[in-house]
Amino acid sequence: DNVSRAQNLLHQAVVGGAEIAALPECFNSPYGVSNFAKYAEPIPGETTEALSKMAVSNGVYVVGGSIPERDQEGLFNTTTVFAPNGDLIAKYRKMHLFDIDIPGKITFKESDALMPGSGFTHFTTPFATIGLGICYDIRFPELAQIYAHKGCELLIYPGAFNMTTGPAHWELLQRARALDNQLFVATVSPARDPDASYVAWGHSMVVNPWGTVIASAEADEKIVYADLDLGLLHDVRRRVPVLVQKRLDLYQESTPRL
Ligand SMILES: NC(=O)CC(=O)C(=O)O
Repeated sequence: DNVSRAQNLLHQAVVGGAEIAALPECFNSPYGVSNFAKYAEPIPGETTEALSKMAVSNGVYVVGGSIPERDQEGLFNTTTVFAPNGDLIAKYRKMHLFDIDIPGKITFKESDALMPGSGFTHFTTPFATIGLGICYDIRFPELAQIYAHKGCELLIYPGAFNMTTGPAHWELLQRARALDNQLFVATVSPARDPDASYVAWGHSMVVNPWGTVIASAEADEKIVYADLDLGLLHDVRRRVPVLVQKRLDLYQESTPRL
């Protein structure tokens, strides 16, 4: 049901002018530790075959949100990207697993079911060079900075924040990553289902390199469109040249004191 819903919405997005279309985190299954094993698929598998066909039949790049992936090592939360000819051109496994405990609000331990990925993944399209993260990954500025240093102009994070962290941090983190790195940031969330065991915040969004939200959904299902003006990215980088002013010679990796 979810895959055919994604098929229809993706087609609508392309009719509306999209050339790169992205789906939400865990778009083919409910997001929850007890669901991952039940819904996990190999790659290639049923869902990724459908994503490849969606790319071909619509002639677009498809960033396939994420799905629970099963391979010999275990389960992962994985994004796949398909080119308009249907080829798998990128695969990214969520690197930072969502393990948090806010008593009375939200306790979630993704690592009870999933393994973390350890590979950075970016890819180039005729429109932009794009880096991938998934949801909780957006909290880690280093990941975004590494992609910026690799030449990414857009970061896409399929993500499902929740009713506690969503209102507090979702937009703030996107604007922060966009501003830190002077690039576009897009997030793609499932719409809110108040009856689900994990209630997603929704609010898929696109932020520009100046830190401005240029397109946004609310809680309900919606296709969010944005034009990426790379001229703005270069302009912001020229006028506020923090990327070349960084004192990389002085910043040393250190272990946080907790
Ligand atoms: N679901 C996530 O991976 C992350 C999240 O909800 C948060 O960081 O808050």
